[in-house]
Amino acid sequence: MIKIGITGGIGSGKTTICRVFETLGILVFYADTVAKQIMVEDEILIKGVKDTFGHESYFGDGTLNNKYIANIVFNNEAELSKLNQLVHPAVFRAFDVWAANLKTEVPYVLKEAALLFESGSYKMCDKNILVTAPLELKLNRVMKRDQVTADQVQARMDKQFTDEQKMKMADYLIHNDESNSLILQVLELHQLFLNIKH
Ligand SMILES: CC(C)(COP(=O)(O)OP(=O)(O)OC[C@H]1O[C@@H](n2cnc3c(N)ncnc32)[C@H](O)[C@@H]1O)[C@@H](O)C(=O)NCCC(=O)NCCS
Ligand SMILES: Nc1ncnc2c1ncn2[C@@H]1O[C@H](COP(=O)(O)OP(=O)(O)OP(=O)(O)O)[C@@H](O)[C@H]1O
Repeated sequence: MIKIGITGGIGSGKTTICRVFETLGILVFYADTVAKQIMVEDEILIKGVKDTFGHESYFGDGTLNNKYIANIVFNNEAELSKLNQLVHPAVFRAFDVWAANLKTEVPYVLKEAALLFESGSYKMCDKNILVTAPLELKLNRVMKRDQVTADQVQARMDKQFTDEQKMKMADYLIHNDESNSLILQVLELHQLFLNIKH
């Protein structure tokens, strides 16, 4: 089974694109979603987060106080690095377990991760896709989706590799600028992946 990584800067549309792959029957591991899940389920990680960022990291009912943590880490490089070091290894392990336990025979799977290149997890994939979109479009999408300011989105962008850096590491590109057809780009890659020799 071939493992394909898919990434892109905040608001590039990687999740939207993965949903298209899913309509073709392709299984997707959503690393960002799994990260959030692990952060409320893995007792060792929960303790690590509380010890590092304080008990306010969680609400009384055990849910994650995203805004509190985001406010700390996206304004301080060292704090972000601590969070990444706590969360990323646990996500890597979860992907391995997920891939090893797939019940059906599939030609390829996707691993969707915002920080595929930054975290080094692209090395665990056979090929990697980068989703790109113009800066203004990414900003506007996220401001609308998450009801946040341009500065808040920019703070996260600043913590990610630039598209220029990521392009050098990617095998394939999808341009999600709303003028190139997404469906056609996805279908083209899908055919290509089906034909990669196992
Ligand atoms: C900081 C947290 C609590 C903020 O939660 P929030 O609901 O506001 O954001 P969400 O998780 O939906 O992420 C939205 C986008 O922010 C960006 N982002 C998230 N984490 C990071 C990070 N560590 N570095 C840079 N950008 C990030 C990504 O583009 C991501 O797609 C959360 O993002 C988190 O726990 N991050 C650490 C885990 C992580 O690195 N996840 C991403 C890759 S596995
Ligand atoms: N081609 C498109 N046409 C219209 N809207 C789009 C398109 N692509 C993405 N969007 C919208 O832009 C927003 C961001 O897309 P999406 O959540 O897929 O991005 P992402 O790269 O996964 O972002 P993040 O890094 O924040 O998780 C969503 O609200 C989505 O519906």
